[in-house]
Formats: sequence, C-alpha cells, structure tokens
Amino acid sequence: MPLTGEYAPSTSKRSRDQAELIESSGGTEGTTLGGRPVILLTTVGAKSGKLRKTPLMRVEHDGDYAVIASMGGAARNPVWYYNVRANPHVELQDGPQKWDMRAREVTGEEKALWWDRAVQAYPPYATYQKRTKRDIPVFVLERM
Ligand SMILES: C[C@H](OP(=O)(O)OC[C@@H](O)[C@@H](O)[C@@H](O)Cn1c2nc(=O)[nH]c(=O)c-2cc2ccc(O)cc21)C(=O)N[C@@H](CCC(=O)N[C@@H](CCC(=O)O)C(=O)O)C(=O)O
Repeated sequence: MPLTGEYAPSTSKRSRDQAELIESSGGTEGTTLGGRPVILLTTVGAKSGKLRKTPLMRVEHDGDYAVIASMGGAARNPVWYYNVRANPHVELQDGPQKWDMRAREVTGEEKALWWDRAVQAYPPYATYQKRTKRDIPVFVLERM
C-alpha cells in the first residue's frame, strides 16, 4: 500500500532539487551522484506526518537495499533517520521502479556485511565514518 500524504520538501536545496528531478522524470534523470547510482527514499515525518523525499546512494543486494545515514560524516544523524525509526514503512524508488519497503536498523555482523556493500557502492562512506565518532546507522529495506 503506497504511502500517502502531503509532500514536504527538504530544506536542503541540493536534496530537494535532486529528489524532485528523480520524481518528475519518472526516475530517468537525477539518478546519479559522481557517476554512482542514487535512489529516492520516501519517509513519513516523525512529527509532521508529511512525506519526506531524500536522495541517497544506491546500495543493493539480491533485491534488498540498504540506506546509510551518513550525512557526510556529520556529528549528528540526518533527520530522515528518525522518520524511518518512527515509521519503518518507507517507499524506495530505484530508477523508474518503486516499492513499498520495510526498514530495519541492522547491527553486528549483518551491519558489517551491508557496510562493506555500501563502501563498495560508494567509497566515500569509509571516509565519512572516519570523520565522526557517531556510528553511522544502516537500515536494510526489504520488500513488503
Ligand atoms: C536537510 C534535512 O534533511 P535530513 O533528513 O536531515 O537529511 C540530510 C541528508 O541526509 C539529505 O539531504 C540527503 O539527501 C543527502 N544525501 C545523502 N545523505 C545520507 O545521509 N546518505 C546518503 O547516502 C546520501 C546520498 C545523497 C545523494 C544525493 C544527494 O543529493 C544527497 C544525498 C531536512 O530536510 N530537514 C527538514 C526536516 C525534515 C523532516 O524529516 N522533519 C520531520 C521531523 C523529524 C524530527 O524532528 O524528528 C517531520 O517532517 O516530521 C527541516 O529541517 O525542515
């Protein structure tokens, strides 16, 4: 059952512009960053209940995805992290395809496995983790 609600644009122009380009082009434009694939994650705002759309690097394995709350290695988690914690039913758009997914935060060996996949997909993640004491969270998204 797709997420419904009022869209509330990101306060980050870069993210807002990329999210809106991905959506308006039906997933044919705006789907890379530095030549690496980007997906669009739709979450339900933990406070507003509005739909938030966040471009993130694509990390995929056998039809499952991971999203990495890296925020460039900042000291704090991105806000969308708290949305997913509060509402694990998210929507993932990968190119023209969209799925309802259920997100769960992973730890331990499962997180290490997905972290390796993430760094392979987007090597700067390794730099971001070195940049912060924060343990960068990883959610695995599985089809509902
Ligand atoms: C800027 C801020 O966004 P954020 O959710 O903190 O996310 C920050 C970044 O992660 C986000 O901009 C990402 O898109 C940046 N980003 C990546 N960020 C990552 O963390 N990981 C990535 O892999 C990644 C890749 C990427 C690729 C392309 C691109 O253009 C951007 C990319 C924002 O929109 N804040 C809103 C609030 C949004 C929100 O969700 N509000 C909640 C309240 C939540 C609460 O307060 O608890 C609500 O509506 O209820 C605001 O301040 O009004």
